[in-house]
Amino acid sequence: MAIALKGANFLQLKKKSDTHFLIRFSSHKSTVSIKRFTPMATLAAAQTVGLSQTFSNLKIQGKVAFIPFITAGDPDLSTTAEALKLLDSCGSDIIELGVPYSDPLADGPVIQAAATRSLARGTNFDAVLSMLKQVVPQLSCPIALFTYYNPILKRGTEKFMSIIKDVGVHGLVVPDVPLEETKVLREESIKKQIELVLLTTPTTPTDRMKAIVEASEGFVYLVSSVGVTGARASVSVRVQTLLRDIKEATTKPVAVGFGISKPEHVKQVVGWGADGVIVGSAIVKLLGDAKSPEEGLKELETFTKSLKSALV
Ligand SMILES: O=P(O)(O)OC[C@@H](O)[C@@H](O)c1c[nH]c2ccccc12
Repeated sequence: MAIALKGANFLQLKKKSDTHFLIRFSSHKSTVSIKRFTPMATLAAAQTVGLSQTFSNLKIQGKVAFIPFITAGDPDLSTTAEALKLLDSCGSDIIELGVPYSDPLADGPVIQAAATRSLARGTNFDAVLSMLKQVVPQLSCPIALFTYYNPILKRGTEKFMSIIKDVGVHGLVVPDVPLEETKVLREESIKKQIELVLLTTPTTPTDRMKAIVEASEGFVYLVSSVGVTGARASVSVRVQTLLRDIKEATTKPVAVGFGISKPEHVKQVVGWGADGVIVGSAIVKLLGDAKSPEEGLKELETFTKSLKSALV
């Protein structure tokens, strides 16, 4: 039996046959998982579990998922690569990575500005994927790619899903695809075992919410408030009843996003029964406002740890 150390926290055991076992131990998550995989599968695919498995593992430990969002390429792709590794090492359970887009209609000023800066630097989809191909094998948490629908349509759904699967992406969130148009997207994502996360909002009618949670893979994204993304002074108390209604309709995990920007917001949403907490604009602002990438990464570490500490 051959034993090889694959990266900081993976051990690969190769039996005589072609069966490989990958033992992954993760210090900050104090978990060990053993994955059986064939050499043809990329190590990345064997290394990390997907979104729904992540939530199942957390549920067993009685923990809530911490899910940060950052915009790829802001301030630049090498800083994004470092930010992904830092967010992972600070205990993120899933990372949402936004592909910058010229018309981010669901985004508030902070993420819009980040996308504009990133595009102005020349960030494009291929460059984001090349970065991910390098970084994903070094991560212990799964990536959920965040993109508007147009870049998918431009490449063709089948090709898009293949491309993102090849770099080891586990999940996909497409905020502007209406439920009626998700059929093709869902078919292709299921074929490629990419978990397509759908979103429900405070104004989604109950029947439509039920259809959304039924179709959503990985987790259900509960948008906490109407409007666009952006840090808010407080999280709407309506989230409590929205969570209750959704949890009556499904056993799938529900993560809450929009406006969450302080440890007290995190505690509040956890207290209302969320399975995951998503923080985007507050993190994107911090990286975008920093005087240098190094400073931004330092502030990111401090801020992430303050939010993560609110989850215990
Ligand atoms: O930025 P906020 O308010 O913390 O919300 C999370 C949000 O950034 C992230 O999930 C996201 C980024 N772009 C989006 C567009 C639609 C819905 C959600 C998003």
